[in-house]
Amino acid sequence: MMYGWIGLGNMAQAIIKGMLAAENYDAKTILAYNRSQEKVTRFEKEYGIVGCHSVEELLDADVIVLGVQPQQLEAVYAQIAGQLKPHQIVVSMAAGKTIAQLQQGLNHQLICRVMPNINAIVGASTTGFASAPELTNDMKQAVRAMFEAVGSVIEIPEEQFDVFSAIAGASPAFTYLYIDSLARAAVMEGMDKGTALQIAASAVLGSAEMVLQSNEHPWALVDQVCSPGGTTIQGVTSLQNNHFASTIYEAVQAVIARDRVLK
Ligand SMILES: NC(=O)C1=CN([C@@H]2O[C@H](COP(=O)(O)OP(=O)(O)OC[C@H]3O[C@@H](n4cnc5c(N)ncnc54)[C@H](OP(=O)(O)O)[C@@H]3O)[C@@H](O)[C@H]2O)C=CC1
Ligand SMILES: O=C(O)[C@@H]1CCC=N1
Repeated sequence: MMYGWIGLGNMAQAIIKGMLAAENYDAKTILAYNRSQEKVTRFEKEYGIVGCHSVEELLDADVIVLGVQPQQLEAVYAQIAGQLKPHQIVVSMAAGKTIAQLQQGLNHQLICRVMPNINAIVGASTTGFASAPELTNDMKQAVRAMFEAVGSVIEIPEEQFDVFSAIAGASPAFTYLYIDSLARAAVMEGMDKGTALQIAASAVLGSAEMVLQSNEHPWALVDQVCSPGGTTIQGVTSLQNNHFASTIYEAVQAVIARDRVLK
């Protein structure tokens, strides 16, 4: 199977790197084109993939992945619409853009929509997946496998893509901020930043494992940490008084609102 990439940005790089690290993919089956040619040359050198100097050079690929920004999709439609063969699968990572819009823009039926996240760089993306009903199970599996190379894949109804995009696509940025805030608070108390970041990130990783593995409600876990008359309850109460939960709800709503604008 041949895989063509249009747009070699942060996400494309993470996923191509992951595909190659998984050792299920031969670099010579990955064809890559980018608007600015420096990236094509860099990808050729770093990953041994096949660089393309025009989009036409990858139009025979079985799977074509669009790694451009949502606002850049119209230009890609103009470049490839009308040149796709009926059996080719087109995968879009673009926030907001629906399968129906992609089908219309490309005049093509076999469309998948994915929402990975930047943790793909370390093989830990949580990727949302939806596909047009015309795709066979084998076609869906071929696309899922690319993203399974960089983490887990969850098939979700397309109507939930905006919510998924907020709590899985964008939320790594929120979590990085949370980790950094913990670390900075430790710096205020005299700990060095590097040590504080290691500690905070490791505690967040362990807490995520607890939520995933314990089968307990997060609030039950909170109660297990809060000793009676102890220290943690003071911090939890401070967070509640400072609208921690509603601040997160508003951030998620803001992402969803922008996703809907990008449609
Ligand atoms: N970043 C993230 O965490 C996530 C991003 N996404 C989605 O993934 C997509 C890519 O995001 P990201 O990698 O961050 O974006 P980047 O801006 O890093 O990459 C976009 C790339 O597309 C190239 N490009 C633009 N127009 C064209 C064109 N017409 N033909 C060929 N190449 C083109 C750009 O080239 P040039 O070098 O010339 O600018 C650039 O390299 C977006 O749609 C985003 O919504 C999804 C989940 C997470
Ligand atoms: O900020 C964005 O639009 C993209 C989509 C999800 C994460 N990054």
